[in-house]
Amino acid sequence: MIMNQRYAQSPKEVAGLNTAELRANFLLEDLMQPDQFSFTYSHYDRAIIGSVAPVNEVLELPVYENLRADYFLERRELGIINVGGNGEVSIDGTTYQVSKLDAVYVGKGSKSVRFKSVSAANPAKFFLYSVPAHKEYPHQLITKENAFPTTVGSKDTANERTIYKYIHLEGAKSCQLVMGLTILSTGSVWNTMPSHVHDRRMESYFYFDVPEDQVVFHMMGQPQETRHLVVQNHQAIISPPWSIHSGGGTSNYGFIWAMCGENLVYSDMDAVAIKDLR
Ligand SMILES: O=C[C@H](O)[C@@H](O)CC(=O)C(=O)O
Ligand SMILES: [Zn+2]
Repeated sequence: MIMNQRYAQSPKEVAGLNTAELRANFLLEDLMQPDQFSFTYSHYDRAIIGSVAPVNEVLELPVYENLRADYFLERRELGIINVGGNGEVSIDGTTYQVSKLDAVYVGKGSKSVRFKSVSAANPAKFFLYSVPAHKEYPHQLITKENAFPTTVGSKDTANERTIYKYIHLEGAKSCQLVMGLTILSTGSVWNTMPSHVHDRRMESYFYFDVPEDQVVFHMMGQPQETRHLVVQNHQAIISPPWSIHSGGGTSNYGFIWAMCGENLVYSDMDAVAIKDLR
C-alpha cells in the first residue's frame, strides 16, 4: 500500500498557482471515509495527515510502503482526536474509551493500534497526525477537560474562540508532535485572526462541525501575498512553515491544529498585524 504524497513548495511557486492548483497542493478532501484509513504524506516536516472512521469494523493501523518500516510507528509517533461519536482505541492491548474531542497520544514503538466505534449509528471519527520520532513516550488518553481550555478573541470582532492544547511542552509529552483544537463561539467566525507564521514548524488544520451548506475561507500565503482555499466539513489543509493559516467561516465551527518542527512551545508564533496583511 502506498499513501498519497504532497510535495513542499516555495513561496514564489505558490504565488503563481490558480485555484485548482492551490487545492491540489494544500487541501485534503478524502478524509473520514466509512470503514477506511485515509493518509497523506507531506514532504513538509514528513508529517502524515490522516483519518480513520470505523463504522462496523475494527480497523488496525496498517504499514505503508512510503515508510520503509516493519510497522507504522517503528520510527514515528501519532496523535489522535475523535470528532465523532464514542469510540475505542487499543494500543498493544490497552484500550481507551475516546469520547468526542478526547485525544490519544501513541508513542514510537507501539506495534498494534486498533480503532472501533461504540455504536455504528453514531460512529467515531478519528483524525490522525503522525510525525517522525526518536524516543518512546508512553501512550495516554487526554480528555478535553484536561486540555488547558483558554478563551481568546471577542464577540465584537467575531473571533471569540476556546483553544484546547493536548500535546505540547506543558501537556502530553512527545518528541515533535504539537496538537490541539479550537472551537469558535456562536456568532464568531474568524479563526487565528490576528494571524501568525512560525517558520520553525509546518501546520495542518482539520475543520469539523462546519454545518452542512456552510464553508470556511481558509487563508494562506506569505502575510503580504495571501491566497484562500474554500474548505468544507472534514477537510484539512497543509500550511507551509512560511504561510499564515487563518480562516473566516460562513458560520462558527471547530478545527484541529497539528504541527511538528524545531520545538514544542505552543506560543512560538510570529504575529502579523491585521493592517499589514495584503
Ligand atoms: O500555531 C497555533 C495554531 O495556529 C492554532 O492553535 C491557532 C488557533 O487555534 C487560533 O488562534 O484559533
Ligand atoms: Zn500556527
